[in-house]
Amino acid sequence: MAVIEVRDIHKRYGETIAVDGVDFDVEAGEIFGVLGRNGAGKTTTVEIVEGLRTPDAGMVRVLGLDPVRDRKALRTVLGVQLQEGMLPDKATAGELVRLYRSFYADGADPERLLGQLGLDDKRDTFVDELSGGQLQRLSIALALVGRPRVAVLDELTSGLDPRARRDTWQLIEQVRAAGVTILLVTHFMDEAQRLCDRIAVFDRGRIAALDTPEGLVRRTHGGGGTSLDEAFLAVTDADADAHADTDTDVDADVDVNADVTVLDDVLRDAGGPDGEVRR
Ligand SMILES: Nc1ncnc2c1ncn2[C@@H]1O[C@H](COP(=O)(O)OP(=O)(O)OP(=O)(O)O)[C@@H](O)[C@H]1O
Repeated sequence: MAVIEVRDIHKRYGETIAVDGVDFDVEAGEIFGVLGRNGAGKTTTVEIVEGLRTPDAGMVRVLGLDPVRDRKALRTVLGVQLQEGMLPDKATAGELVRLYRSFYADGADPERLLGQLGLDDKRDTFVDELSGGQLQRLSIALALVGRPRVAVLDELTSGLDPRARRDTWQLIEQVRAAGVTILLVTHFMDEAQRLCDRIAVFDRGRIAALDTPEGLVRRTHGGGGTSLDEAFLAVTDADADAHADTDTDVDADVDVNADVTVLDDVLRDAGGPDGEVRR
């Protein structure tokens, strides 16, 4: 059974269609990347998975739990990286990690986790005195301190310096090695390439392509693609062309057949066979 099942979810805000029929499965122990341009529907989708937003239609299960109906049970198995501004200013980093740890029966050692995230010397520092990167690392610590079975990490390494990014990637690899399933929203291609087993590229509320990083690169430029950056641009540009009211010239660099078939690929690849998962 997939750890995360997402079936044909839809969400609109007034006239804005944020999510327009999204389907995917995340398998146990997988790092599943969610990529896409600004406003593509990534955050809405992952917040529906977390139970923070309710879909207008469709179905989500996390370890068989309904994120809205089974919210309490889900909290004990799901770790969520909170966004900036969601933490109390006048609590210290150490207090918060220990507090979150106390919510779980079998959590991680708070001191060790603070050390792994390079926050040992910040344990007595108030939230409003932490730098942006330190706050980011604290939010990762809070997502992981309950030793969750599933973690949703949104903008994992935004604002981190290069050393902290690499340390964080290593930590995430250790977390995955411990069997945790991870849904990772990112704008960074190097991060997606390094960490993700499969990637869903979102565009206009839909999944425009779903494949391994290698598979996405391979399908670019008729098989001659060399980077995930290129693949991302080709997939999202192709989808934009498919939505355009008037005919537009396809970028000469992009394989035309790949463009024409991209939506078919999406339908075929969504929830694709386990064999696609890179190990
Ligand atoms: N609470 C809201 N009320 C109204 N519109 C919203 C709300 N949240 C998101 N939207 C709209 O829904 C669409 C999808 O937004 P969403 O935040 O899911 O995108 P995203 O892919 O996470 O973008 P980004 O990369 O910029 O974070 C956007 O057009 C956005 O303006």
